[in-house]
Amino acid sequence: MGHPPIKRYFAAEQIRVAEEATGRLLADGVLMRRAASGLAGAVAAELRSRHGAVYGRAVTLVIGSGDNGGDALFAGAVLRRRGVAVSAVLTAPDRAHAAGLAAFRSAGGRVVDGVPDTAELVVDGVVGLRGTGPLREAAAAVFAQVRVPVVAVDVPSGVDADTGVVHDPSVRAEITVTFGARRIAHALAPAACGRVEVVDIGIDADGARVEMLSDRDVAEGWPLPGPASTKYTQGVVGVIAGSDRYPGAGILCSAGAVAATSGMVRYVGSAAATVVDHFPEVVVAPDLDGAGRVQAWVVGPGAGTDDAALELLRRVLATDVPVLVDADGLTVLAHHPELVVERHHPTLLTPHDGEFERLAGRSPGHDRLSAVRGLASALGATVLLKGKVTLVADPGGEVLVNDAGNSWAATAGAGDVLSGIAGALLAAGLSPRVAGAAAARVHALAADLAADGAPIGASELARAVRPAVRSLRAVR
Ligand SMILES: NC(=O)C1=CN([C@@H]2O[C@H](COP(=O)(O)OP(=O)(O)OC[C@H]3O[C@@H](n4cnc5c(N)ncnc54)[C@H](O)[C@@H]3O)[C@@H](O)[C@H]2O)[C@@H](O)CC1
Ligand SMILES: Nc1ncnc2c1ncn2[C@@H]1O[C@H](COP(=O)(O)OP(=O)(O)O)[C@@H](O)[C@H]1O
Ligand SMILES: [K+]
Repeated sequence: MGHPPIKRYFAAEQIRVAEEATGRLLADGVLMRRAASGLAGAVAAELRSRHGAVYGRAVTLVIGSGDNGGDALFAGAVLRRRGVAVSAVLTAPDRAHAAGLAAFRSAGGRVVDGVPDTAELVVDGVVGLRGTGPLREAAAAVFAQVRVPVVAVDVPSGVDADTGVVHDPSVRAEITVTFGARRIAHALAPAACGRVEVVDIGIDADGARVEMLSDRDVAEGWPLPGPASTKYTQGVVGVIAGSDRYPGAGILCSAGAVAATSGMVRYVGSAAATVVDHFPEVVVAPDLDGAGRVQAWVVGPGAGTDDAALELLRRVLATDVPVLVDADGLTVLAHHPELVVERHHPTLLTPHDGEFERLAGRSPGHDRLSAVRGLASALGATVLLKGKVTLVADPGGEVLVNDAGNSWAATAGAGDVLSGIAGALLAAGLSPRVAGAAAARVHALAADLAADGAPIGASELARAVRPAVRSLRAVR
């Protein structure tokens, strides 16, 4: 059996093109009937899993003015015929989908003024692909009263399909049922979307530029030693991190690099003695001249922002191996963007929001996808924007997304570990985008394993990198 391929996320326009390519299926409403039938199936499955039955349960639809509401109304008709008590609140009564409303009514569906207390599940059919801005007043007033799980049709209303911006107010769904292919919001706004189910309606969307690696993709791409491997063939990563003032950054960054792959880690900097104390396998040098060859550099964590740091950054970026710049390195770079703009070798920048602002001159704001793409394009480098949802954008606009799924990594020094992991992957030959996304996945999993329900420090996170890789490799 094949494994689920890389997940692809499409813009509303790409979905529209795919729908239109079906010609009559769209015009005759076949696509909508398929969507509605899949939606009804998902709602029924949810009722069964929560209440042990479909027949006799109670569902309320909240309906807006477009086809999103049409999907919900046709689904309501199907559910009604399966013995569900279905009611509908029309937030724009004059503009509700006419055919859907007729089908709903003739199946015995009731139009009501508000969500009844008896409702066990609410279906959000307010707005879908064409939604803009927050939930408008009528729908917002309805959802303010909802205390039961919500199944969103296509996207939770108030969440922008193409950017994943979660407006206030907006719907927070337990499940989002979508049609034909995933929308970008499903990757960027996981908390609002809940579990995403894709119903096959017979369309073929094409040209996704936002993707997410599956666990299997990460495991299969992870560099492992083979019979012909030596420490060199697997990639030597050079770490320039830490200082007398911040020796910890050198240790944590090295820890990530040592744990991630089995090649070799070189360390350059004034924390050399401390780093060797922690990791005898790291080969250290006090300066770049004595460092030896590497297949990738990580530069920046705790490395300072003075003239010497600038000079070091300049020399590293002048090499032809992949370079990851993080933390202090990014602060220095913010004053000398030409160092990356004029570089023509793989480069990965890993800012958090503050560093992003220094580099871009503005904070990432709510539309993080556009922000990270803009910076990657402006600098001609791959940019990994950190957060619970990490975005890794290439200059051309292709983006890999990673949802950490937990927030235990929000702790000092966790970023140093991330850059060590990603640097080791760069040295092993992964592209900056894949190295960044795969590192983010393992990092988030390591945080979860290390935490096991209680807060952690970055050292524990680093110690869990191996168990994280192991557990991904166990995925079948
Ligand atoms: N065209 C088709 O045959 C298919 C369409 N599908 C459904 O159709 C949806 C798209 O339908 P539409 O193009 O009619 O657009 P929507 O239903 O997304 O939006 C309709 C109207 O909602 C209003 N609106 C926008 N933002 C709003 C907000 N924040 N609060 C309240 N109202 C707002 C706008 O005036 C807009 O015209 C998809 O999301 C999907 O659910 C599916 O049935 C698959 C097939
Ligand atoms: N709320 C969060 N949920 C999940 N992961 C987070 C969260 N906040 C930060 N992270 C992750 O933790 C790491 C923090 O890195 P960074 O901000 O550079 O910290 P430091 O500089 O202290 O090492 C990044 O990998 C980031 O993606
Ligand atoms: K919706």
